[in-house]
Amino acid sequence: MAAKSLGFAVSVSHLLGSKSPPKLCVFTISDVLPMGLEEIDQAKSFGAAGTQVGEVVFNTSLTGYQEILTYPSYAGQFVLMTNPHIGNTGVNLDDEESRQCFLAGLVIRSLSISTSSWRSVETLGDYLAERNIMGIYDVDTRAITRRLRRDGSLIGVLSTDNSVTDEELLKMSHSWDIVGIDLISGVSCRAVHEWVDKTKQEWDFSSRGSEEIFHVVAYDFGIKHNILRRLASYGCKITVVPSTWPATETLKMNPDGVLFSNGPGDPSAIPYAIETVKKILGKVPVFGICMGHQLLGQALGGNTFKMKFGHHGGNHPVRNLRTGHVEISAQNHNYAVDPATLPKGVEVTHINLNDGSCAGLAFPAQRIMSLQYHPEASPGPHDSDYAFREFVELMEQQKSKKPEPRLSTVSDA
Ligand SMILES: NC(=O)CC[C@H](N)C(=O)O
Repeated sequence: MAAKSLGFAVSVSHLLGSKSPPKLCVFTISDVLPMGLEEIDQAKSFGAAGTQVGEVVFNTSLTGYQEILTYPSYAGQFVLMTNPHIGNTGVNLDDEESRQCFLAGLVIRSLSISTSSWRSVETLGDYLAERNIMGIYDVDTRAITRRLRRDGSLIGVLSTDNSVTDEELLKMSHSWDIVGIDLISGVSCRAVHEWVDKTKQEWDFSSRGSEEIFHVVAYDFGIKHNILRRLASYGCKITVVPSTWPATETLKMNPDGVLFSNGPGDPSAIPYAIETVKKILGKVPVFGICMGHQLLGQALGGNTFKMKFGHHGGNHPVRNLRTGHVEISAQNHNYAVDPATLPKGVEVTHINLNDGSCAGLAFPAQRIMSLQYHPEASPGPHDSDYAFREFVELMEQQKSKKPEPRLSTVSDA
């Protein structure tokens, strides 16, 4: 079959703060006929100027754009918000999920002309410009979403640079891919550190009190701060380690449990992390979230695969197969674990009700649990927050089995 390509060429009519308007934005996908040119012809740039390439994903969250912008798993991706009205609550000091924005850019329909929130300290446009993140607005996001749903994930190029030609942008899009690339090394912390912040009291519905009872080593593949806060609120002393931290060093710390975090990109592109997970499995209770869940699936001998357009949003229904309850979950992933490839004894605990895909796993014999979605970010009064309590229970069970440390006696001398 002949290779096909599509370009969305867009004249950008205004770039805020720039005298000469930039010429071009291009979205390309590896498929069929040009469409939608006139629909995004009037797109305007905000935030930073420049040229960026990345995978385009649509996010169906109604709000939470600041958490999305600082969610490291979006590295290498343009996030297109399906909610048409973005920017209306500005940006505040509390909703950051990591130290910076890692995404390729933001694509929206309508940029709010005013900000209305008592927490807001600046506008979305200023925030993005300071962090060197590009955005476009007045885009027909609905048309692009329909296209993504029909044809599957696409690569986009966005540019405010007049000197770059359409052909160059198109070439750029064809020479870039998210598959097989280690994006985690770009977002993980560089050094081991302790995490102490808990969820603020006014937001907390179900913490365990202030005592630190468990020591958890958290692998940072692009971890969100609210995962760490929830663990701390459940009584965990947390040591955050970089993605390449050796399993032997982790086991030497004698933790009560290990968390494998969320993170960007293709789980098969980081074999070193899969090896680390393999060495830790079965030795201490473990909890995987998103990328962590996918790495666990692979370490257990299963396969992951790339979905057509993934799940990105704060409103994904998941059924907890153990209780029968439906949870409304926050998700962001393009890859999924294929449960048919997992060994006997591994239980699928949750399924995504939109497409039946695996949303949670457990291997009780080895005290392993994992979720494809974010328990710390479920909408409503902590719908999925019980997952942290279950992890703590796994650690409690293990701890009660651990022999008490032997007190030294005279005969040891
Ligand atoms: N949220 C995440 O950790 C994302 C997991 C993985 N990078 C994916 O896209 O499937």
